[in-house]
Amino acid sequence: MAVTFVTGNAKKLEEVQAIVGSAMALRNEKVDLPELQGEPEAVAAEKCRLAQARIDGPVLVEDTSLCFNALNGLPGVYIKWFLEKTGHEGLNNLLAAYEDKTAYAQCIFAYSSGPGAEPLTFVGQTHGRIVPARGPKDFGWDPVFQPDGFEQTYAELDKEIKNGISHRFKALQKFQAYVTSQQQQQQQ
Ligand SMILES: O=c1nc[nH]c2c1ncn2[C@H]1C[C@H](O)[C@@H](COP(=O)(O)OP(=O)(O)OP(=O)(O)O)O1
Ligand SMILES: [Mg+2]
Repeated sequence: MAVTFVTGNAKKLEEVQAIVGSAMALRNEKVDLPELQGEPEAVAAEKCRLAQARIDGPVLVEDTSLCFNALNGLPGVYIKWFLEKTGHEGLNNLLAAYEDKTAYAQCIFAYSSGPGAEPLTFVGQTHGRIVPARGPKDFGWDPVFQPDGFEQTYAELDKEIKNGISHRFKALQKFQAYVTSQQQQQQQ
């Protein structure tokens, strides 16, 4: 049965489709779901419950954080609003008072197999640091995040490279491994 991936973000959808390819039947529902405050896994799980209330059948949602180590993980799940209000330069300025510019990108997929099922979460992290914006500005904070081991920002990297090392890729690998194990159990 197809899994409905609920997101209001076209760029996320593009990446999820590129990473998953034909390995999994995904359909998309474009809804910008309300998001709670709190710890990232709880935010993703609640987003999943809200999506499940609208959709019959298995649902998948995803919540992305950008976490600055000097700020003990903030802006974290609030990155969308920080980015919107302060821009790329503001994100750099937030760290001006600190030597430590390291950060990690975190993606949490939350999956529910149907109405009433408790959401399961799958976490992926990619570590790097915050730099002045470089590269195309068509996807969120990609221009200010430079992953460890690369001289380019996420925005400057080829899509295939980003999709092979990203927080989203790592979380989806865990989710896909779970789906495969469930399918194998059903066949036995
Ligand atoms: O790989 C990424 N590279 C750069 N920026 C990114 C990435 N992934 C999410 N983003 C941005 C979008 C939003 O400003 C915030 C996450 O917020 P988040 O609530 O998860 O996304 P959203 O509201 O755009 O879509 P959704 O409808 O799935 O909630 O970081
Ligand atoms: Mg959102």
